[in-house]
Amino acid sequence: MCRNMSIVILWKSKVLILILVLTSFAVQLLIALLVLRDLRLPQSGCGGLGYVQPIPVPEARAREALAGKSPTNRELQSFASKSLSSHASQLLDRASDASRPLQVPASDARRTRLYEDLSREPQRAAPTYKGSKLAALFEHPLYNLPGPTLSTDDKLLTVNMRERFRPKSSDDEDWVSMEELEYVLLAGDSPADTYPNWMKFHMGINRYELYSRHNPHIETLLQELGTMKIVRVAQKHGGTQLKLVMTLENYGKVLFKPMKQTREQETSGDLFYFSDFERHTAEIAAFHLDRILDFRRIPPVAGRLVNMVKEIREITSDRKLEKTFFISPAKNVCFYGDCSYYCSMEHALCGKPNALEGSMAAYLPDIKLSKRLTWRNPWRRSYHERKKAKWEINPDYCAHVKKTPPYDKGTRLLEVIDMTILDFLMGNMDRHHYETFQKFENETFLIHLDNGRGFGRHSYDELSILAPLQQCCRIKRSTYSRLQLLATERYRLSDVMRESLSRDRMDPILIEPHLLALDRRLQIVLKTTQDCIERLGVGSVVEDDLGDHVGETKPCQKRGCGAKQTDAQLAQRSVKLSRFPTTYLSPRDRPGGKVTPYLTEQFTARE
Ligand SMILES: Nc1ncnc2c1ncn2[C@@H]1O[C@H](COP(=O)(O)OP(=O)(O)OP(=O)(O)O)[C@@H](O)[C@H]1O
Ligand SMILES: [Mn+2]
Repeated sequence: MCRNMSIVILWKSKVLILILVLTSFAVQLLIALLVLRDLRLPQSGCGGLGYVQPIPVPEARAREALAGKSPTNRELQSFASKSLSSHASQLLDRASDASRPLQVPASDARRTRLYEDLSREPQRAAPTYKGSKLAALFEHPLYNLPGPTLSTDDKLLTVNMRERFRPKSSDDEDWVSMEELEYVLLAGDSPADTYPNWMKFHMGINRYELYSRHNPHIETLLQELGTMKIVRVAQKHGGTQLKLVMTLENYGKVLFKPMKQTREQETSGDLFYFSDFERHTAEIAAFHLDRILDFRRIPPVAGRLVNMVKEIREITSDRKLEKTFFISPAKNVCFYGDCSYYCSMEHALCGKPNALEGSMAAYLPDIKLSKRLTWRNPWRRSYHERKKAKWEINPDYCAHVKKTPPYDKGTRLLEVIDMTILDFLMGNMDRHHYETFQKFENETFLIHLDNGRGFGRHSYDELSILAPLQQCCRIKRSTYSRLQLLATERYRLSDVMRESLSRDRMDPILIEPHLLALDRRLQIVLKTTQDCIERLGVGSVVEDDLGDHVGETKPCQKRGCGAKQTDAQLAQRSVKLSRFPTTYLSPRDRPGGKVTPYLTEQFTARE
């Protein structure tokens, strides 16, 4: 009986084991089939789920990271602030964007961290290209158009090769030969090699540009602005806010604008443009933006951390300035200077404890050497909280401007439109005047000085800045083409700006929302231009300053001509740029030869 019982139990347990084995086998088979189905779905492209693209692994990881699933990102989250989360969501966008280079501003360690995590992912999609977007931009044919041949009349300064430099003191008069209005050179056998960089910059200024593309001296000059010993400091009078004129040890002069706001502070919408602070970062960023737009109409500007005691107070001979120095309750060195706005104890500029950040702008040649004309901007604002300017009331304002010298001839109106685009991109409403070099009369570019009120608001686009483009519906073809290029992924404006600014010692210069606002505003400029073209036709909107195509042999007389190979090269690089028929070219007025002021009181020579 007992034996029978044990045989039954043995059989029962054997059957149980068999059932268990079979069940586990069936479960495994089911799992395998499900996995197989998941893998096939995206390729099949059919069925409800089939249309949903799988999240690429890096992006999935980024999402996981944001959800705080990995230990690394929990660690990141513990630092998390609102701005980090917006950074992170931008990163998320970038992670799915295969064509972006892996460039990380060194200063943002947290961002770098997350980026490193993503870049370690083995299945990360390979970028469609490697290297620098900025370098690629500057190699593009649109940035390599042969320039005009320069005659003596096209150069701002003539240099007396025989004279030698004998610095007695660092006063302007000692390094400028007054009678001949020429530069006196540094001692040396081969003068060109011995010029300081600021002098090379001055000597390169011509009718068409402040400096040439690919000019190696500009990079060196920027380095010097950021590092070279400061030997002399004084206040710069004129203008509204405090700024200093500094002299470097190679006698180069610099306009220093001190930091007044942190990078994160966004200008309040309740503040009028004329009460806004000037931002040193805007001066730096404006130089980079102007160069990226290929205008080259802003003198080089670099960021610098200045020792307020050793590099300002101890070396200044300006007693008024020296007297305004004090030590704050927080034991920081402060000063407020002497000017018409914000020069008071309440608006003092304080260091940490004595280091003060600021922008260093290379000076233009002394006005004794090259006079400048200051012109009122026809689209200037009223600078009054209740008054409106004429252009705001009269919808036909541009027709009036077009009839008024110097806007009735040559390229002056188009130059104003270029300036408008620069200002709209950076949100600068403070362009009341612009300057030109007197020597070049009316046929020249506009110098874009004083950009400190740009980059104030990143969350708002001030459309009224675009009024000249909207009202006149005119743009240079070279400008329009470059704007289109900067709107493509390969040369995206925010990316090339980020990269260009990353070379500055004070990087990051602009916080991310300001960079992204550039892309948004660029779309608005393009849309405004396209609306004009739809309404009026390409021929009356786009001025073909790129010249004829193949076959042009005459020496260039005008800015930007000689661009024969452009369209062919553009096609080669498969960049979608609008092509314009060359037959619509309107006959352009040639320079009249004489300066024709807008209204006599509207320009004054800078003395
Ligand atoms: N890089 C430069 N080289 C030579 N002169 C310059 C330079 N930058 C500015 N200036 C001169 O200094 C003057 C004042 O500079 P800027 O306009 O930047 O100061 P500001 O205080 O903002 O003036 P405002 O209050 O009138 O706007 C300018 O009108 C210009 O003539
Ligand atoms: Mn100003």
